[in-house]
Amino acid sequence: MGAIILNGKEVASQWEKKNSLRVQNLKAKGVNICLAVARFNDDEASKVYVRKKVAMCEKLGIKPILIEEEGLDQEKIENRVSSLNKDKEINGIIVQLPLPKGIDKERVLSLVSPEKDVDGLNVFSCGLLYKNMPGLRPCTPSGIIHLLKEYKIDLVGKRAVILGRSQLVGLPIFLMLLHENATPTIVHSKTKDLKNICKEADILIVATGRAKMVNREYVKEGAVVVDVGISRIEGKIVGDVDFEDVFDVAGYLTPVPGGVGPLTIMSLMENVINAASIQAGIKDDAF
Ligand SMILES: NC(=O)C1=CN([C@@H]2O[C@H](COP(=O)(O)OP(=O)(O)OC[C@H]3O[C@@H](n4cnc5c(N)ncnc54)[C@H](OP(=O)(O)O)[C@@H]3O)[C@@H](O)[C@H]2O)C=CC1
Ligand SMILES: Nc1nc(=O)c2c([nH]1)NC[C@@H]1CN(c3ccc(C(=O)N[C@@H](CCC(=O)O)C(=O)O)cc3)C=[N+]21
Repeated sequence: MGAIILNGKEVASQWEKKNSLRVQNLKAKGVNICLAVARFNDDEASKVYVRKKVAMCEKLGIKPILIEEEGLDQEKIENRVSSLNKDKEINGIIVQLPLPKGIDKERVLSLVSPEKDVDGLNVFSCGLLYKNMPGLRPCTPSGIIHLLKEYKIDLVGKRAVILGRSQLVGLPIFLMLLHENATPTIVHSKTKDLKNICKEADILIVATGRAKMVNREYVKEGAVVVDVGISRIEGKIVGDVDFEDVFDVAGYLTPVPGGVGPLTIMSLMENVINAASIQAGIKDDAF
Protein backbone atom coordinates (compact mmCIF):
# COMPACT_ATOMS: atom_id res chain seq x y z
CA MET A 1 0.00 0.00 0.00
CA GLY A 2 2.29 2.75 1.23
CA ALA A 3 1.82 6.31 2.37
CA ILE A 4 -0.36 8.93 0.68
CA ILE A 5 2.04 11.40 -0.92
CA LEU A 6 1.54 14.99 0.19
CA ASN A 7 2.10 16.61 -3.17
CA GLY A 8 3.47 20.04 -2.31
CA LYS A 9 4.18 20.90 -5.91
CA GLU A 10 0.55 20.31 -6.90
CA VAL A 11 -0.85 22.18 -3.87
CA ALA A 12 1.50 25.08 -4.60
CA SER A 13 0.31 25.28 -8.19
CA GLN A 14 -3.35 25.48 -7.05
CA TRP A 15 -2.38 28.14 -4.51
CA GLU A 16 -0.52 29.98 -7.26
CA LYS A 17 -3.80 30.42 -9.19
CA LYS A 18 -5.42 32.11 -6.19
CA ASN A 19 -2.42 34.35 -5.66
CA SER A 20 -2.30 35.23 -9.35
CA LEU A 21 -5.96 36.35 -9.19
CA ARG A 22 -5.25 38.48 -6.14
CA VAL A 23 -2.33 40.17 -7.92
CA GLN A 24 -4.60 40.93 -10.90
CA ASN A 25 -7.38 42.27 -8.66
CA LEU A 26 -4.94 44.54 -6.83
CA LYS A 27 -3.49 45.74 -10.15
CA ALA A 28 -7.02 46.65 -11.28
CA LYS A 29 -7.23 48.83 -8.17
CA GLY A 30 -3.96 50.52 -9.07
CA VAL A 31 -1.82 48.57 -6.61
CA ASN A 32 1.43 47.23 -8.08
CA ILE A 33 3.38 44.78 -5.94
CA CYS A 34 7.15 44.74 -5.52
CA LEU A 35 9.40 42.32 -3.62
CA ALA A 36 13.08 42.91 -2.83
CA VAL A 37 15.14 39.72 -2.55
CA ALA A 38 18.55 40.36 -0.99
CA ARG A 39 21.42 37.88 -1.07
CA PHE A 40 24.54 38.95 0.82
CA ASN A 41 26.14 35.48 1.14
CA ASP A 42 28.16 33.52 -1.42
CA ASP A 43 26.21 30.31 -0.83
CA GLU A 44 25.51 28.21 -3.95
CA ALA A 45 22.12 26.90 -2.77
CA SER A 46 21.03 30.46 -1.92
CA LYS A 47 21.81 31.55 -5.48
CA VAL A 48 19.37 28.89 -6.72
CA TYR A 49 16.65 29.81 -4.21
CA VAL A 50 16.73 33.57 -4.80
CA ARG A 51 16.34 32.91 -8.52
CA LYS A 52 13.35 30.66 -7.82
CA LYS A 53 11.76 33.46 -5.80
CA VAL A 54 12.41 36.02 -8.53
CA ALA A 55 11.05 33.66 -11.22
CA MET A 56 7.81 33.10 -9.27
CA CYS A 57 7.38 36.85 -8.80
CA GLU A 58 7.69 37.32 -12.55
CA LYS A 59 5.17 34.56 -13.20
CA LEU A 60 2.62 36.19 -10.88
CA GLY A 61 3.12 39.76 -12.04
CA ILE A 62 4.94 40.88 -8.91
CA LYS A 63 7.96 43.09 -9.63
CA PRO A 64 11.13 41.54 -8.22
CA ILE A 65 14.19 43.56 -7.24
CA LEU A 66 17.17 41.25 -6.86
CA ILE A 67 20.06 42.50 -4.74
CA GLU A 68 23.13 40.28 -4.91
CA GLU A 69 26.03 41.87 -3.09
CA GLU A 70 28.73 39.69 -1.59
CA GLY A 71 31.50 40.72 0.79
CA LEU A 72 29.63 43.54 2.58
CA ASP A 73 30.35 44.16 6.28
CA GLN A 74 27.69 44.57 9.00
CA GLU A 75 27.33 48.31 8.52
CA LYS A 76 27.05 48.09 4.74
CA ILE A 77 24.43 45.31 4.95
CA GLU A 78 22.44 47.34 7.47
CA ASN A 79 22.63 50.42 5.25
CA ARG A 80 21.44 48.38 2.30
CA VAL A 81 18.44 47.01 4.25
CA SER A 82 17.62 50.52 5.55
CA SER A 83 17.54 51.87 2.02
CA LEU A 84 15.14 49.07 0.98
CA ASN A 85 12.95 50.00 3.97
CA LYS A 86 12.79 53.61 2.81
CA ASP A 87 12.03 52.76 -0.81
CA LYS A 88 8.30 53.44 -1.22
CA GLU A 89 7.98 51.16 -4.24
CA ILE A 90 9.02 48.08 -2.26
CA ASN A 91 6.27 46.22 -0.38
CA GLY A 92 8.28 43.28 0.93
CA ILE A 93 11.91 42.50 1.76
CA ILE A 94 13.52 39.10 2.16
CA VAL A 95 17.12 38.73 3.33
CA GLN A 96 18.28 35.28 2.27
CA LEU A 97 19.86 33.15 4.99
CA PRO A 98 22.49 32.19 5.95
CA LEU A 99 24.17 35.58 6.30
CA PRO A 100 27.97 35.52 5.93
CA LYS A 101 30.12 34.50 8.93
CA GLY A 102 30.61 37.30 11.45
CA ILE A 103 27.38 39.11 10.52
CA ASP A 104 24.87 39.59 13.36
CA LYS A 105 21.83 37.94 11.83
CA GLU A 106 19.28 39.17 14.37
CA ARG A 107 20.30 42.79 13.93
CA VAL A 108 19.88 42.55 10.18
CA LEU A 109 16.56 40.64 10.28
CA SER A 110 15.04 42.96 12.86
CA LEU A 111 16.00 46.01 10.84
CA VAL A 112 13.46 45.03 8.17
CA SER A 113 10.34 47.18 8.70
CA PRO A 114 7.58 45.08 10.29
CA GLU A 115 5.14 45.95 7.49
CA LYS A 116 7.66 44.73 4.88
CA ASP A 117 8.82 41.66 6.82
CA VAL A 118 7.52 39.02 4.39
CA ASP A 119 9.89 36.41 5.82
CA GLY A 120 8.26 36.87 9.25
CA LEU A 121 11.61 36.69 11.00
CA ASN A 122 11.99 40.02 12.79
CA VAL A 123 11.28 40.30 16.50
CA PHE A 124 7.98 42.10 15.91
CA SER A 125 6.62 39.43 13.54
CA CYS A 126 7.81 36.72 15.93
CA GLY A 127 5.94 38.47 18.75
CA LEU A 128 2.72 38.47 16.72
CA LEU A 129 3.13 34.75 16.07
CA TYR A 130 3.87 34.06 19.76
CA LYS A 131 0.68 35.89 20.70
CA ASN A 132 -1.34 34.31 17.87
CA MET A 133 -2.17 37.75 16.48
CA PRO A 134 -2.59 38.38 12.73
CA GLY A 135 0.70 39.12 11.01
CA LEU A 136 3.30 38.02 8.50
CA ARG A 137 4.35 34.45 9.28
CA PRO A 138 7.58 32.60 8.39
CA CYS A 139 7.13 31.04 4.95
CA THR A 140 8.08 27.40 5.44
CA PRO A 141 5.89 26.81 8.53
CA SER A 142 2.92 28.57 6.83
CA GLY A 143 3.46 26.38 3.80
CA ILE A 144 3.38 23.25 5.96
CA ILE A 145 0.13 24.29 7.66
CA HIS A 146 -1.37 25.09 4.24
CA LEU A 147 -0.38 21.62 2.97
CA LEU A 148 -1.84 19.79 5.98
CA LYS A 149 -5.10 21.74 5.65
CA GLU A 150 -5.37 21.01 1.91
CA TYR A 151 -5.20 17.29 2.71
CA LYS A 152 -7.75 17.84 5.51
CA ILE A 153 -5.38 16.43 8.12
CA ASP A 154 -6.95 17.08 11.49
CA LEU A 155 -4.52 18.72 13.91
CA VAL A 156 -6.72 19.20 16.96
CA GLY A 157 -5.45 17.23 19.93
CA LYS A 158 -2.83 15.46 17.83
CA ARG A 159 0.64 14.65 19.15
CA ALA A 160 3.08 16.54 16.93
CA VAL A 161 6.84 16.14 17.18
CA ILE A 162 9.20 18.59 15.49
CA LEU A 163 12.78 17.56 14.88
CA GLY A 164 14.82 20.80 14.94
CA ARG A 165 14.47 24.10 16.80
CA SER A 166 15.63 26.72 14.28
CA GLN A 167 14.13 30.21 14.21
CA LEU A 168 13.42 29.66 10.50
CA VAL A 169 11.46 26.40 10.75
CA GLY A 170 11.33 24.36 13.99
CA LEU A 171 10.34 27.02 16.49
CA PRO A 172 7.70 28.81 14.38
CA ILE A 173 6.06 25.53 13.27
CA PHE A 174 5.91 24.54 16.95
CA LEU A 175 3.94 27.73 17.73
CA MET A 176 1.70 27.39 14.69
CA LEU A 177 0.80 23.79 15.51
CA LEU A 178 0.11 24.82 19.10
CA HIS A 179 -2.23 27.57 17.84
CA GLU A 180 -3.97 24.92 15.72
CA ASN A 181 -4.64 23.04 18.97
CA ALA A 182 -2.18 20.24 18.34
CA THR A 183 0.12 19.12 21.17
CA PRO A 184 3.63 19.79 19.87
CA THR A 185 7.00 18.76 21.25
CA ILE A 186 10.37 19.91 19.92
CA VAL A 187 13.36 17.57 19.90
CA HIS A 188 16.91 18.61 19.00
CA SER A 189 20.54 17.54 19.11
CA LYS A 190 20.63 17.42 22.94
CA THR A 191 17.38 15.45 23.33
CA LYS A 192 17.61 12.11 25.09
CA ASP A 193 15.60 9.17 23.75
CA LEU A 194 14.85 11.15 20.59
CA LYS A 195 13.86 8.19 18.47
CA ASN A 196 11.16 7.01 20.86
CA ILE A 197 9.70 10.51 21.22
CA CYS A 198 9.48 10.74 17.43
CA LYS A 199 7.76 7.36 17.35
CA GLU A 200 4.93 8.72 19.51
CA ALA A 201 4.07 11.37 16.93
CA ASP A 202 0.84 11.46 14.96
CA ILE A 203 2.50 14.26 12.99
CA LEU A 204 6.29 14.29 12.57
CA ILE A 205 7.97 17.38 11.11
CA VAL A 206 11.64 16.92 10.30
CA ALA A 207 13.96 19.93 9.84
CA THR A 208 17.50 19.02 10.81
CA GLY A 209 19.49 19.27 7.57
CA ARG A 210 20.83 15.72 8.20
CA ALA A 211 20.25 13.76 5.01
CA LYS A 212 18.05 10.67 5.45
CA MET A 213 18.47 10.61 9.26
CA VAL A 214 14.86 9.58 9.87
CA ASN A 215 14.12 5.97 9.00
CA ARG A 216 11.13 3.75 9.86
CA GLU A 217 12.37 3.30 13.44
CA TYR A 218 11.34 6.92 14.13
CA VAL A 219 7.86 6.61 12.66
CA LYS A 220 4.60 5.38 14.15
CA GLU A 221 2.38 3.33 11.85
CA GLY A 222 0.09 5.70 9.95
CA ALA A 223 1.85 8.93 11.05
CA VAL A 224 1.95 12.09 8.93
CA VAL A 225 5.60 12.74 8.04
CA VAL A 226 6.68 16.14 6.70
CA ASP A 227 10.25 16.38 5.43
CA VAL A 228 11.62 19.93 5.34
CA GLY A 229 15.28 19.04 4.82
CA ILE A 230 17.21 19.72 1.65
CA SER A 231 20.69 18.28 1.14
CA ARG A 232 22.62 17.74 -2.04
CA ILE A 233 24.31 14.37 -2.33
CA GLU A 234 26.24 13.70 -5.51
CA GLY A 235 24.18 16.32 -7.29
CA LYS A 236 20.89 14.79 -6.13
CA ILE A 237 18.50 16.56 -3.75
CA VAL A 238 17.53 14.47 -0.71
CA GLY A 239 15.52 15.20 2.41
CA ASP A 240 16.05 14.44 6.10
CA VAL A 241 13.75 11.43 5.79
CA ASP A 242 14.73 8.14 4.16
CA PHE A 243 11.71 8.17 1.85
CA GLU A 244 11.84 4.54 0.65
CA ASP A 245 12.32 3.16 4.16
CA VAL A 246 9.50 5.24 5.69
CA PHE A 247 7.07 4.95 2.78
CA ASP A 248 5.18 1.84 3.89
CA VAL A 249 5.06 2.80 7.59
CA ALA A 250 3.80 6.41 7.28
CA GLY A 251 0.18 7.29 6.53
CA TYR A 252 1.16 10.48 4.70
CA LEU A 253 4.57 11.57 3.47
CA THR A 254 6.08 14.57 1.67
CA PRO A 255 8.59 13.96 -1.12
CA VAL A 256 11.82 15.91 -1.58
CA PRO A 257 11.89 17.65 -3.99
CA GLY A 258 8.26 18.53 -4.67
CA GLY A 259 7.11 18.69 -1.03
CA VAL A 260 7.65 21.61 1.31
CA GLY A 261 9.99 23.61 -0.97
CA PRO A 262 7.42 24.83 -3.52
CA LEU A 263 5.08 25.80 -0.65
CA THR A 264 7.78 27.94 0.95
CA ILE A 265 7.99 29.96 -2.26
CA MET A 266 4.19 30.30 -2.52
CA SER A 267 3.88 31.39 1.14
CA LEU A 268 6.38 34.13 0.40
CA MET A 269 4.25 35.25 -2.54
CA GLU A 270 1.15 35.29 -0.35
CA ASN A 271 2.98 37.29 2.31
CA VAL A 272 4.05 39.96 -0.16
CA ILE A 273 0.52 40.20 -1.59
CA ASN A 274 -0.84 40.56 1.97
CA ALA A 275 1.80 43.17 2.80
CA ALA A 276 1.04 45.19 -0.33
CA SER A 277 -2.73 45.11 0.18
CA ILE A 278 -2.43 46.18 3.81
CA GLN A 279 -0.01 48.97 2.90
CA ALA A 280 -2.54 50.15 0.29
CA GLY A 281 -5.35 50.07 2.86
CA ILE A 282 -7.23 47.37 0.91
CA LYS A 283 -8.42 44.42 2.98
CA ASP A 284 -8.90 41.94 0.07
CA ASP A 285 -8.05 38.50 1.50
CA ALA A 286 -5.25 39.61 3.80
CA PHE A 287 -5.50 38.02 7.26
N1 LIG B 1 12.11 23.09 2.01
C1 LIG B 1 12.21 24.33 2.44
O1 LIG B 1 11.45 25.18 2.07
C2 LIG B 1 13.25 24.67 3.43
C3 LIG B 1 14.23 23.77 3.72
N2 LIG B 1 15.15 24.01 4.67
C4 LIG B 1 16.07 22.92 4.97
O2 LIG B 1 15.66 22.31 6.19
C5 LIG B 1 16.78 21.87 6.94
C6 LIG B 1 16.78 22.52 8.30
O3 LIG B 1 16.90 23.90 8.15
P1 LIG B 1 17.08 24.89 9.41
O4 LIG B 1 15.97 24.65 10.35
O5 LIG B 1 17.30 26.23 8.86
O6 LIG B 1 18.46 24.26 10.00
P2 LIG B 1 19.35 24.64 11.27
O7 LIG B 1 20.68 24.05 10.96
O8 LIG B 1 19.22 26.05 11.61
O9 LIG B 1 18.67 23.80 12.46
C7 LIG B 1 18.74 22.41 12.51
C8 LIG B 1 18.09 21.91 13.78
O10 LIG B 1 18.13 20.49 13.77
C9 LIG B 1 18.75 20.03 14.97
N3 LIG B 1 19.55 18.85 14.66
C10 LIG B 1 20.60 18.77 13.81
N4 LIG B 1 21.09 17.52 13.80
C11 LIG B 1 20.36 16.81 14.65
C12 LIG B 1 20.39 15.46 15.10
N5 LIG B 1 21.28 14.60 14.61
N6 LIG B 1 19.49 15.07 16.00
C13 LIG B 1 18.59 15.95 16.48
N7 LIG B 1 18.48 17.21 16.12
C14 LIG B 1 19.37 17.65 15.21
C15 LIG B 1 19.58 21.15 15.49
O11 LIG B 1 19.70 21.02 16.88
P3 LIG B 1 20.50 22.05 17.83
O12 LIG B 1 19.64 23.26 17.89
O13 LIG B 1 20.61 21.35 19.12
O14 LIG B 1 21.81 22.29 17.14
C16 LIG B 1 18.77 22.37 15.06
O15 LIG B 1 17.81 22.71 16.01
C17 LIG B 1 17.98 22.20 6.06
O16 LIG B 1 18.27 21.06 5.25
C18 LIG B 1 17.50 23.33 5.18
O17 LIG B 1 18.18 23.41 3.95
C19 LIG B 1 15.11 25.17 5.40
C20 LIG B 1 14.18 26.12 5.16
C21 LIG B 1 13.19 25.96 4.12
N1 LIG C 1 15.46 34.29 4.77
C1 LIG C 1 15.30 33.06 4.32
N2 LIG C 1 14.04 32.60 4.11
C2 LIG C 1 13.85 31.34 3.63
O1 LIG C 1 12.70 30.89 3.44
C3 LIG C 1 15.01 30.54 3.35
C4 LIG C 1 16.28 31.08 3.60
N3 LIG C 1 16.38 32.33 4.07
N4 LIG C 1 17.39 30.35 3.39
C5 LIG C 1 17.34 29.00 2.90
C6 LIG C 1 16.02 28.31 3.12
C7 LIG C 1 15.75 27.21 2.12
N5 LIG C 1 14.56 27.60 1.40
C8 LIG C 1 14.00 26.91 0.33
C9 LIG C 1 13.11 27.48 -0.53
C10 LIG C 1 12.62 26.80 -1.62
C11 LIG C 1 13.03 25.53 -1.90
C12 LIG C 1 12.51 24.83 -3.10
O2 LIG C 1 11.92 25.44 -3.98
N6 LIG C 1 12.71 23.54 -3.22
C13 LIG C 1 12.23 22.77 -4.35
C14 LIG C 1 13.32 22.53 -5.38
C15 LIG C 1 14.67 22.23 -4.84
C16 LIG C 1 15.78 22.51 -5.85
O3 LIG C 1 15.56 22.30 -7.05
O4 LIG C 1 16.86 22.94 -5.41
C17 LIG C 1 11.67 21.46 -3.85
O5 LIG C 1 11.96 21.07 -2.71
O6 LIG C 1 10.93 20.83 -4.60
C18 LIG C 1 13.90 24.92 -1.04
C19 LIG C 1 14.38 25.61 0.06
C20 LIG C 1 14.16 28.81 1.86
N7 LIG C 1 14.93 29.27 2.84
